[in-house]
Amino acid sequence: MNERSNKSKKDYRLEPYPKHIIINKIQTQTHFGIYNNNSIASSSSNIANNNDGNDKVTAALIDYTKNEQRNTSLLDQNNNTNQFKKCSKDYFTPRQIYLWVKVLELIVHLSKDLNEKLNNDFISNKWINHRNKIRKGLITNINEDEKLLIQSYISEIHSASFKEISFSWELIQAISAIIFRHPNQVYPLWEEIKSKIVMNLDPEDEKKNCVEVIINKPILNSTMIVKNKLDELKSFRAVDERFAELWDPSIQPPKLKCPYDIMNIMDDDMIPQLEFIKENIVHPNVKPPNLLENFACACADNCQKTSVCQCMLIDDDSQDEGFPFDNDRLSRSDIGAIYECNSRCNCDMTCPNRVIQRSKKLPKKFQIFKTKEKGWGVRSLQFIKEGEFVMEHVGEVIDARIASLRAVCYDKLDTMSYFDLDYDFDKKERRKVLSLDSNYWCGISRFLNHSCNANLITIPFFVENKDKRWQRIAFFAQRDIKAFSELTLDYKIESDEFDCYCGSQYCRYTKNN
Ligand SMILES: C[S@@+](CC[C@H](N)C(=O)[O-])C[C@H]1O[C@@H](n2cnc3c(N)ncnc32)[C@H](O)[C@@H]1O
Repeated sequence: MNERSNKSKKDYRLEPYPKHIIINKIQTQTHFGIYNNNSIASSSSNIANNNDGNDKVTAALIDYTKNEQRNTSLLDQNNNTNQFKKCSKDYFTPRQIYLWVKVLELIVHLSKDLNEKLNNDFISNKWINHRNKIRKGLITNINEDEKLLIQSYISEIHSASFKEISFSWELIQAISAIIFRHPNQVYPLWEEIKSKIVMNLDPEDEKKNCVEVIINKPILNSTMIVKNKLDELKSFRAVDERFAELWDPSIQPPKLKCPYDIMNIMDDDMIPQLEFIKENIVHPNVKPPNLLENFACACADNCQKTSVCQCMLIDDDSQDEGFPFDNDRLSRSDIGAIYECNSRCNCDMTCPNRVIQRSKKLPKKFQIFKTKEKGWGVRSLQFIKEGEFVMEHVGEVIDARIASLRAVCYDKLDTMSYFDLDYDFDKKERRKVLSLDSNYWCGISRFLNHSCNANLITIPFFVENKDKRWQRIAFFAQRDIKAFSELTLDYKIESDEFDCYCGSQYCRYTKNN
């Protein structure tokens, strides 16, 4: 293995995602094929609740399969009614966090000064302590300090250059995120403050005021800018409606379907509200790659000569050793990256250099299950042979700027699931690196736990472009994986602080347990 691939492999990891925040009792999905305590108990009386041992799990799975035809859904339908109301202030669902983070992005987009202030407050001990007090239930009502803080934000926005956004919903929603409260608690305060402020909020007048404010500013003294600003404002009003669910308990978040089996014989927890995707989605502010710069092969023989195919001869040190696949399976583990043939190549889908693309069309059967000590995990419901492609890690593609902005929020809420796409990047190029944010938009890989003896390896890959910023992430089987085994990655966490429950005899962190 050369130095470069060694280094980049070391950097690959899923950021730790503390279980106490993601495991909550809120469930809005209507799942097909959910296993839970009750359903398992009713179908299999001999299964103990507190054991993740393979035998019992296998028995449960067999029982479930027998019952599958009889039950279309094992989830009690009543669980789906007005989930938002059940939301406890101690838990922030991934969907809420996602919406707040979006709101924060909007605010930052509108005001650089406010961005700095928000960042400062987020990282101040004062607010961390404050958040902890709220979580522990030591603060139940909004206090005077909080009122002052909110007022100071509002006056700050007043003096900012774009006065027309002074009283946006986004601001108030962001404030609720800042103080780590459920937005429902902040809403009455906002109403109270709004009633005391002398400002005409009539939409028509507001529009007129906006125009005046902008025209008076020398820096914005062009009709074009005024027009753009007003257009922007219009789109932010539309955003208000999208975020209304943060405020109004009568507004239901969309019913999200989890496309995977779920099994929980440990407790009553439901999986968090997430939106499952199959392909990466790209943040609107991130410029997509230039596909025209891509290159393709002109092989006439469907790429049978792997030593000739242009796609397989990409300049990557680790590929010196030749084509990385044998019978659609990885032939070695020291691969830097995989460059598959693409839509501009001469070959078809049977080409030997389209392993990931072919495998993605025939996804394997997985299950999200509750482990004893690691929160949720993923198991394979089928045997997987060494070297087979297992899954792609997908999420929302964000750039370094958005990642650091969101990190402020995720960090303080103790929730973080980023995967840096930094294969082949030097430290000094760090700012160019994109990340996959799978805190909300995600695939099942978001639930992969760490093991010091992991059965999956991570390999970056490219299909429609060879732009290293736009690398994608594939997980392959490192060895044969028996059906019903948990799928695991090595997070390569360098800190000694990690409380690892991988249970492996090779555990590097056992001293913590
Ligand atoms: C990417 S998430 C994996 C899914 C997670 N278990 C869940 O319930 O959402 C990573 C988090 O899972 C937990 N975790 C993963 N592997 C673990 C391990 N070997 N020991 C203890 N906790 C682990 C940690 O809380 C970590 O922050």
